[in-house]
Amino acid sequence: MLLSIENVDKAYPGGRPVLTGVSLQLDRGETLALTGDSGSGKSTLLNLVATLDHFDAGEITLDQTLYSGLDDAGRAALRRSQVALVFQAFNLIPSLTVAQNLSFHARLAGVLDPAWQETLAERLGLTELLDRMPEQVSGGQQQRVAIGRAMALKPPLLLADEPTGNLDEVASAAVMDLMLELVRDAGSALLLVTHSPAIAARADRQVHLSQGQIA
Ligand SMILES: Nc1ncnc2c1ncn2[C@@H]1O[C@H](COP(=O)(O)OP(=O)(O)OP(=O)(O)O)[C@@H](O)[C@H]1O
Repeated sequence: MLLSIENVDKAYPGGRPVLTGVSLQLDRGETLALTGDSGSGKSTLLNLVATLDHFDAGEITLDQTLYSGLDDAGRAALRRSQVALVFQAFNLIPSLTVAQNLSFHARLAGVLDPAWQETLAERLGLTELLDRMPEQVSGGQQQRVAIGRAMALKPPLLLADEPTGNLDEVASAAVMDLMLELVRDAGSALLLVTHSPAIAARADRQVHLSQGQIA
């Protein structure tokens, strides 16, 4: 097993519980879609797995690393080497070219693999766009850069929060195809938050969150 979420509770300061007793397991290479109504806690759960926020009770374990035992440096190290993130907002660095954005995280993590980088650019249809700035490419292309940047790390776990939420139907389908293909080829596991039943159906497994609990 790659990821284990055991009985996790989370409330934001001063607020009602957002997650209550959430448990979820993910195998290596498995793709899982997390669905649920707006406000059900999907992004909160993803952020906890990404070590971007703290949980109140329970435990999360990724590849035998217990989150409760990590300090800030440990959390940062985990984000560099174990998980990669793709968000609804593409979050590219506007002052860097497409090529520089693609390699940015892998370079920081010290795992830049030029051959894999080239393969990613080709597979994502970005070869002709490498010298452009993010503002000079379409939304779908920007999200493909963000996916390439994440997959450049060959992460054991890719976390994607509504990755096609800002795209039209055609661009959305193309981006999702590419993401699933790359994830499967790289042997990464995927935890995908989506509102779309059609997109969720493409994952190996679906889990539904309802008012902070697995339904
Ligand atoms: N930083 C925060 N501080 C306080 N409350 C928050 C914070 N982030 C989220 N919440 C609340 O936690 C609940 C769950 O939010 P979350 O974003 O996890 O839901 P979601 O299922 O991802 O929703 P959506 O599909 O609309 O993105 C909501 O009631 C939200 O208002």
